[in-house]
Formats: sequence, structure tokens, C-alpha cells
Amino acid sequence: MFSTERFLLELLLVIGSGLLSVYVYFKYCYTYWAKKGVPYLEPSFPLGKNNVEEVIKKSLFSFVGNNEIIGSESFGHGLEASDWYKSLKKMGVKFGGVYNFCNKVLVLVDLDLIKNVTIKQYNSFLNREFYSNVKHFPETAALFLAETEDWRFMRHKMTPMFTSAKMRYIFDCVNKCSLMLEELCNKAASSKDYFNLRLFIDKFTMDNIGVVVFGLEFNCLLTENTKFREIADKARRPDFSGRFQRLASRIAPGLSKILRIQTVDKGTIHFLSEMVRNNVETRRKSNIRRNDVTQLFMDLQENNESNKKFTMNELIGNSIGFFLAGFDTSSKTMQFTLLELARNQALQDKIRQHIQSVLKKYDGELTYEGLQEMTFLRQAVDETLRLYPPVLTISRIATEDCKLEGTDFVVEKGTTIVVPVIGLHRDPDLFPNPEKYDPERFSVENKSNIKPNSYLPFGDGPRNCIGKRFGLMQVQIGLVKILNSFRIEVNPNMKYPLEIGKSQFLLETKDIYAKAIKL
Ligand code: HEM
Repeated sequence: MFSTERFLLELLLVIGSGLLSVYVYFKYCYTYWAKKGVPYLEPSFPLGKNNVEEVIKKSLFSFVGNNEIIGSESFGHGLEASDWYKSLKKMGVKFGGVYNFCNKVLVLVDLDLIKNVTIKQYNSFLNREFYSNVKHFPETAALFLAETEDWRFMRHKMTPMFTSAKMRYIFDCVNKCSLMLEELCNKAASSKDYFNLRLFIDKFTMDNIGVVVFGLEFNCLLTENTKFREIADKARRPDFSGRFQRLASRIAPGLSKILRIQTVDKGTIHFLSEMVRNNVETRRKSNIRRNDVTQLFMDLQENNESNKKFTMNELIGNSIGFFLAGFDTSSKTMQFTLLELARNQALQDKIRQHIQSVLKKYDGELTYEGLQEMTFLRQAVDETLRLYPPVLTISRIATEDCKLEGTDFVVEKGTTIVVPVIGLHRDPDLFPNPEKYDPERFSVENKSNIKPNSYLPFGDGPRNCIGKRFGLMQVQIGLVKILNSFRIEVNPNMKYPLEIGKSQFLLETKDIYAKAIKL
């Protein structure tokens, strides 16, 4: 036979047998839950789930534009976990199996099992289901991604970061930034146009993180600081290559490590790590001490008490981690609160009156004590975090074979466990009339009706959100500043209920366009 033809034939045979082997291997993986006698949702090749086309389309080919649903980069389990929750609940089971490509995932439905995994048996379910590659990218050594002993060490060292004493300092920093937020609102109000709420609020939360974490003025609020905007967009909306790398890290984490796949944009890591390095160097050279998180990291690094030292890479990785974990989650919470209050002007007025009555008590000044007294505002924020939890699911990996308390099932080491937070928060059996935005659910009288472990916007157990107090504080201060002086309206063309991006772990919707009217 002609040699080129023969070569092509052989090539086809090799590719064909390669694909067949992958198919057979995946089919074999898909027998796991049935063999274990665990109820499961029928998988489909190759993604392991039913919404194949949607995941591929949104993982790689989605539009990136201000008013489009953001591409789900498949960086974790998102709204799909809510569908799993609903289907398993319908089957009447406490937990069930699904597949993520060929990996096994256990989805929890029962609230006691959620408590067991996140709190009681947390030692056996310590790690998060996130790809990390600290060996090749040491500047990504962050608490969020850290595993087992590295995590224990960091969390222990970092726990005093947001104590009550520190929160007073953080209050002062954020309160100062909120003056610039007010100035920006004034500008927006005078233009009378609808503006993109996401771009607007991000500036505030980024500036707060700048001061509280890095001790630096990012100046996003009053300048068009495009570098931080670029970072924010890349974190949320990675380009095609970024999405591909995140997808690859989910399908084959082991192989991705060997291939040095990186899931956080290289330019972002480089820019932020240089910023931290210069900052630390300047402070050390000039003997500058500040009250911010960078100082705490520097003190940890210089502390020689234990054998294990907090390294420069951990200092950098955690600073970057705080930036990425902190600005978007808090910004989303503020955006959705404003959206719901704009949809219900009577509620907005009620919250404004409440805010103003507390401010009056403190001579019109926002004080730390006053903020604690704004309980109705806090109820609204809690309700936002129920209806729109910025982190849609929490996940754990079994770090050893372990019998799941309350069942006869032994979870095998390496199994992913998913807690479908958004599924729980919108379950009518747990939160009646779940689509209704109703801050009264969190009033003193009603709060006790909320079932333990059903409300998890900050996760649960020792691995919960370390920045919760900071996050809540910046959200509340920002809302006080806006609602005290402005009426917020949203573009009447917005469609409800908001469509949520399907397969990413952070909640994404179309951008909200709002108007500020000076009171
Ligand atoms: C409203 C704002 C926020 C929300 C809704 C939120 C939510 C969450 C959730 C759900 C987790 C996972 C918890 C778990 O797995 O059990 C988490 C972890 C984390 N968050 Fe937040 N977060 C917010 C703000 C912040 C802020 C402001 C920071 C820091 C500046 C921060 C830093 C972190 C870190 C470092 C972790 C990993 C903790 C660990 O692994 O030990 N978060 N957050």
C-alpha cells in the first residue's frame, strides 16, 4: 500500500483505539456508585452528567460581555449541584452519587450528614476540591487551596487575623473608603444614567482590600484603575486558554500538575506578588509598622517560635488569596442587596429609616457600635446571602477512608463531597416561599425556625470562611453610605428571576444596571 495512506490508516487506528480506551475507562468508572450500593444519578459520557452540551459550551465558548451570562469555567460545582440536590431529594435519599467526568462525587442532602462532614468528622474531610500546584507555582500557597498539614498550620497562624480588636481597625479603614464611595455615588447621581452596578461596587471592595490587606491605596473608586479592573475580569472571566486550563484541572488534576497547568492567570499572580514583595521590602527597609493584614503576615514570618516558619511564598499567596476571595464575594452581596431593595422601594425606605434612626443616635456619624445596632440592615444582608449565596457550593475531599456517621457507608479516600448550598437555600421545605426576598426570616423571633446546617453562605466547621466578619462589615458599611443618601432604582428592563450561570462555583448573573437618585 502507498505509504502515506498506510500512515494515515495507522494514525486513525491509534486515535480510534485511544478514544475507545478512554470510553471504556470512563464507562468502567461509571459503575462505581452502583457497585457501592449508593443511590446515584445516571451519568452520561464524557462529563458524567446530563447537561453535557451546556457545560462544554459554557466552559469554553461562552460570551464575555458586560451584559451576558458569564462563561462558566467549570472551576467547581455550581448551580448543577442544586439540580443534583433536587433530584436526590425527590428520590427520598440522604445522599447520593454523581460523576464529574470520571471522578466520583458524593452529594449530601441530609442536614445531619452535612454537619458530620463539615464539623464532627472534619478531620477526615479536611481538603477542598480545588486544584492547586504549589510545587510549580509557589506563590499560590494560600489558605483556600492548602491541604492537610499546610492548611492546619496556616489556619492556626491566621485565625487571630479578624478578632474584635482588629475589626475596629478594619472598620476605620472601610469607613474611610466609604467616603469615596459616597463621592462616586454623587457623580453617578448627577449623570442620571443607569450604570453597571458590578463595576461600581467592585471598586469599593477592591479599595477596602487594598487598605485592610495590603496597607495600600488602590484608588479604584476615584480613578479608572484599569489594572485592578483587568485582574477582577480575569479572575471572573478567564480567557479561552484560562477556561481550558481550569477545565483540564477538573478532568485530570494529577496530569494537570505534571503538565504545570495554572488555574489563576499568570499575569495576575505576577502583578500582585511583585506588589506584595515591594511592599514588604519597603516596610522592612524603613522600619514601617502598620496595623494591616500584611503586617500580621510579616510578623508571622519573623516569628521563630515554632520549627515551621511562615514563608515569603505563604505571605504572598495568602495576600493574593485574600484579594481574590474577598472582593468579589462581598461585591456580589452588596449588588444583590441593592437589586432587591430597588425592586421593593417600600422595603428600601424601611431600611433607610432604620439606618437613619441609628445614625441620629450617634450624631449622624457611622460608628462601630452604631453598625452593630443596625440589625434590620443585617437581616437584609443575611437574606441576600440566602437567596444569592456568592459561593454556590462547598466541597470537601475525603483525606482517608472513613465511615460517614449516621450511615453504613464508608467514603473512600479521594472522594469529593459536595454540599449544595444554593439547593438548600432555595428549598421550599427549608425556606418557605424561597424565591421571595424577605429579611424577616432572620428576625430574632423567626431565626430560630431556620434549621441548623441549612444556611451556609460562609460554609461551616473549622474550614469555614476566615474573612466572614470583614466581608459582612464592608458590605454593611457600603450599604449604609449608599442608602443613607441615595435612592437606588434598577433598569426596569431586567428580567426576573435572574438567570444564574450554570457550572461555576461562584454565583454569576447578567450585570445589574442601576440608577442613584440623591435624596
Ligand atoms: C460576603 C462575603 C464572603 C462570602 C459569602 C464568603 C464565602 C466563603 C465560603 C462559602 C468559603 C468556603 C467555606 C467552606 O468551605 O466551608 C470561604 C472561604 C474562604 N474565604 Fe470567604 N467569603 C466572603 C468574604 C471573604 C473575605 C472578605 C475574605 C478575606 C479577605 C475571605 C477569605 C476566605 C478564605 C481565605 C477562605 C478559605 C478558608 C480556609 O480554607 O480555611 N472571604 N468564603
